[in-house]
Amino acid sequence: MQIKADPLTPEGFAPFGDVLDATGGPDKIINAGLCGRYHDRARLDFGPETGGRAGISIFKAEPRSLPYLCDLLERHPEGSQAFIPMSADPFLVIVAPDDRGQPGQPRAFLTNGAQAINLHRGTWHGVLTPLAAPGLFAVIDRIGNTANLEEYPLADPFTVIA
Ligand SMILES: NC(=O)N[C@@H](O)C(=O)O
Ligand code: NI
Repeated sequence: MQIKADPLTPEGFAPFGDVLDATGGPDKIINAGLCGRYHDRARLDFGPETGGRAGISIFKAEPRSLPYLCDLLERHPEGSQAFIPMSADPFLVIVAPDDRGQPGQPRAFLTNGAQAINLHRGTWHGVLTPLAAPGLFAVIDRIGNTANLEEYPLADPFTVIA
């Protein structure tokens, strides 16, 4: 199967998570009028009920290229996961709805180089997929003493095309 990657939009990504960017007007003007604050734009969840807490990590991921073969999806049942690029390069985002405990029809999105994403708790997704070096991302997700990871190897891997 082939899947075409669509441009990432808040509306298209809404079933899966939040898009973080500085498009449109800021919610607040701060710092003596010299800074726009795009306030509280992501639904974060770190599973405090099971002892989770927020953490910030840095990922340095190998860049991939399109066409991209996806053979695994995963989800984090106990927390959200945000990927904030530390370079202005587009990256590939693969997500899927849940279909009775398994991934449903996958979707692929390309960011525009000025967007970050926050995957909602439990959203099926492909692993971080940069498309250019250095593949540096700040990642905000759950820190805890459970695995918080459910992996689903795909019996029918699919290819993402531009
Ligand atoms: N395993 C890990 O920390 N990263 C994955 O969850 C990922 O989505 O890249
Ligand atoms: Ni993940």
